[in-house]
Amino acid sequence: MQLDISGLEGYRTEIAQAGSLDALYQVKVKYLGKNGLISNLNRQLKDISSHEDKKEAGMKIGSLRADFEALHDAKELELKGAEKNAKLTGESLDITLPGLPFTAGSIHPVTKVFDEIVDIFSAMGFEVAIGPEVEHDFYNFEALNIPKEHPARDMQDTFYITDEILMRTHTSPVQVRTMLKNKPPVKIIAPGKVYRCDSDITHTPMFHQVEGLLVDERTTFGDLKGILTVFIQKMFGDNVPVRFRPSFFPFTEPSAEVDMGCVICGSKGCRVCKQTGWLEILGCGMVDPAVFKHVDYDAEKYRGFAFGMGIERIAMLKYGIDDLRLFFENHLKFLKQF
Ligand SMILES: CNC(=O)COc1cccc(Nc2cc(Cl)ccn2)c1
Repeated sequence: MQLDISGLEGYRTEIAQAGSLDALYQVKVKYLGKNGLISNLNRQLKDISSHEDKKEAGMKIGSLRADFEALHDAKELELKGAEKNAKLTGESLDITLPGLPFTAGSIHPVTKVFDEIVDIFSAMGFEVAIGPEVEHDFYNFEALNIPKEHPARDMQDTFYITDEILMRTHTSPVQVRTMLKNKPPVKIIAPGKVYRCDSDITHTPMFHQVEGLLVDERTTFGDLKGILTVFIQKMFGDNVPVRFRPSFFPFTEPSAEVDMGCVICGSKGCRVCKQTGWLEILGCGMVDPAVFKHVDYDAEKYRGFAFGMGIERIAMLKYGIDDLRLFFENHLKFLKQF
C-alpha cells in the first residue's frame, strides 16, 4: 500500500507564486493547517499494515513537510524583505526636491516709518529720548502752558487715571522731563505711543507720535524751517513742495503748520487733499517762554523750536493707506506688503 500524495504536487508553485505574506500564509494553512493536505497524510498511515511501508510513508511525509517548510521560510524571508524595502522606498525623501518656502515676517509700517524718522533726525544730530506713557498732568499739560480749564484737558479727549494722573496725549512731556534734567543745548526727538479718548473712523485711542525739540542760544525760526524741510523731502522726495502756514499752539509762539504738496495727485487737487493740492504733515513753532519758565530755562539767553507729527498719518501718506484701523487689525495680507 503506497502513500497517496495526489493533489500535493502544487505546493512548490503555490509558494513560489505567493505574492504577499497573507497569500503565503493561506498556502501554509492549505498544506500544513489542522486539516491541511500534508497534515492529512498522517491519516493514511493507519491504513498501512506493513511496518516497513508505514515507516517509509512516515519518512516521506516528514520530508514533504520539511521541504514545504524550507521553501515557505525562504519565501517568507523574501516577502518580508520586499515589504520592508517597499516601506522604506515609500518613506524615502528625495533630498533634491526644493525646500518648502517659509514665510518670512515683515516690519510693521508704523515701525518702518518710526525708524526712518529716527534715522533722518539722528543724522541731523538729534538724540532719541523716551519717557513714561502714564504721566502727571504737570508734564503733559501745565508745563506746556496748557492751563487747568483748557479744552485739551477735557475728559472727552484725555484718559484720566486720577485727577492728576493720565495717559499722555502727546510726547511733549518727554521733552519737558529732558529739559528739567539737562541744561541747553538740548537736541532731541521723542517718539512713542500717545492716547486720546476719541476713537472713530479717523481716530484710534492709541497711536504714535514723534516730537522734536532744539534749544540753544541762537536757534532761529529759519533753523526750524530748514530742519523740517530736509525731513519732509527725505521722507517724501526731494521735489515735494513744502509750505509753512501761521497757526497756534499754547506751547509755541510763533506757531506754524507745515504742508507738503499732495503726493497722491501731485498738487492738482483730489479727495485726499480736499482739492487744495496740499496735505498737512506736522505742527511746529518757537518754544513759548512760558514753557521755559516751568523748566527754569532763561528765555533771555536760550531760544528753542519744537515740532510734532503723527506717525500713522505719515505712514498713510507715504504708503497710500486709506484706513487708520488697518494699522491695528494686523491682517497678514496687509502686513505682508511691507
Ligand atoms: C501731532 N502734533 C502736532 O500737530 C503739533 O505738535 C507740536 C507742535 C508744536 C510744538 C510741539 N511740542 C512742543 C514741546 C515742548 Cl516741550 C515745547 C513746545 N512745543 C508739538
